[in-house]
Amino acid sequence: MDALAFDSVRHRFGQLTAVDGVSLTVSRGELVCLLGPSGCGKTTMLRLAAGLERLQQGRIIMAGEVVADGRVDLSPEDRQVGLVFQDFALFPHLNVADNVAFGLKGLARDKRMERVEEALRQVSMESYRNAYPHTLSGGQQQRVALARALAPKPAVVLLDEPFSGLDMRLRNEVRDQTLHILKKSGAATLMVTHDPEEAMFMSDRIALMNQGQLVQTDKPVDLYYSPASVFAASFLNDTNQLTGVVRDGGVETALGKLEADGLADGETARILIRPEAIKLIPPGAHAGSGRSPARVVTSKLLGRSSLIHLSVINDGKEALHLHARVPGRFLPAEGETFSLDLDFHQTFVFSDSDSI
Ligand SMILES: Nc1ncnc2c1ncn2[C@@H]1O[C@H](COP(=O)(O)OP(=O)(O)OP(=O)(O)O)[C@@H](O)[C@H]1O
Repeated sequence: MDALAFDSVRHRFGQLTAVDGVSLTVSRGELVCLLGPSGCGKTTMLRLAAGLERLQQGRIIMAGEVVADGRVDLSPEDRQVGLVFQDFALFPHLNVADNVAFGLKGLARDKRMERVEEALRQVSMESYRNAYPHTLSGGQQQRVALARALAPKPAVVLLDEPFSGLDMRLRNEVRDQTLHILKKSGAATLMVTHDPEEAMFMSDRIALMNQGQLVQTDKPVDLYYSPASVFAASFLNDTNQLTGVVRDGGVETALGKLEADGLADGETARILIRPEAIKLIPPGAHAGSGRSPARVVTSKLLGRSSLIHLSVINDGKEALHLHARVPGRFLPAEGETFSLDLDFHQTFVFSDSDSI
């Protein structure tokens, strides 16, 4: 059974449709990220699930129970949800244990203390039970917020950009801990993020949103390698973008002819090539490929990879500027030439009319 289900949910703020007919499920133990650009409706989805926003249209179901539809609208306390906000929202006048105990009001004192200890153990914060939030680091505050969300053993955990208040180094560490804690808890998790890498790090599935609509819901690997649209391909990572006209089922580019399945002859194609799809072949190693050579404009080490700016030469003229990404340190000098090969698993051809 799905722990959380949105069924044809629509939500407007005045004239603006913030959520436009979204259906999405999250199963027990599954972590789904709502990913998308600023203003696409992610937080509204989360607030609707939490009961912080009154549902206007559609249905929300949790563990088989309708929590919101045209008739029912359970309050946040009556839904089995744990919430973690961007700013953690800890009570500054309560110590760690009392913050975690906050959502456990219905329980007897002994049981409540037991749950608090259990939740603090889950996030490895038991030795901080008497500390006040302002004495904790950002990462520790985040763990307390997570313990507070998990203490009532909710069926569903909702997180809204939970790492965005942390600096980058700490963010990576806290993300990792949070992932393992959530997976161990067995709760269904829906997390909002606008960061594709974070979504790929955390998710079992990613629900990609744009302009209030769910545009693709898939495992990270499928979303990355089989994006269904220009938007999906370009939101997940950088791309080189070119256009061409379809002829005989293919489109001729400075990098050779690419297949254009499903596109009609004469149609304009949008071609998206991930920088890591471009392979640089040294002169002589790929004799007779017939591909246009490319000249190195500049190379930059980015840490885990190198980015090479290339100018593709066609008919003796510099025709196209491309970025290639190569793992590790690879820094060819300006003016060196290579011929280019493409990894077709990371090269996507769409109709130009497909932009959402
Ligand atoms: N209470 C509100 N009143 C009016 N408009 C709102 C309200 N809340 C959100 N909106 C608008 O609804 C749209 C969706 O907002 P939402 O916060 O859900 O997007 P988001 O994807 O979470 O964006 P962000 O990442 O910037 O928070 C936006 O255009 C936003 O300005």
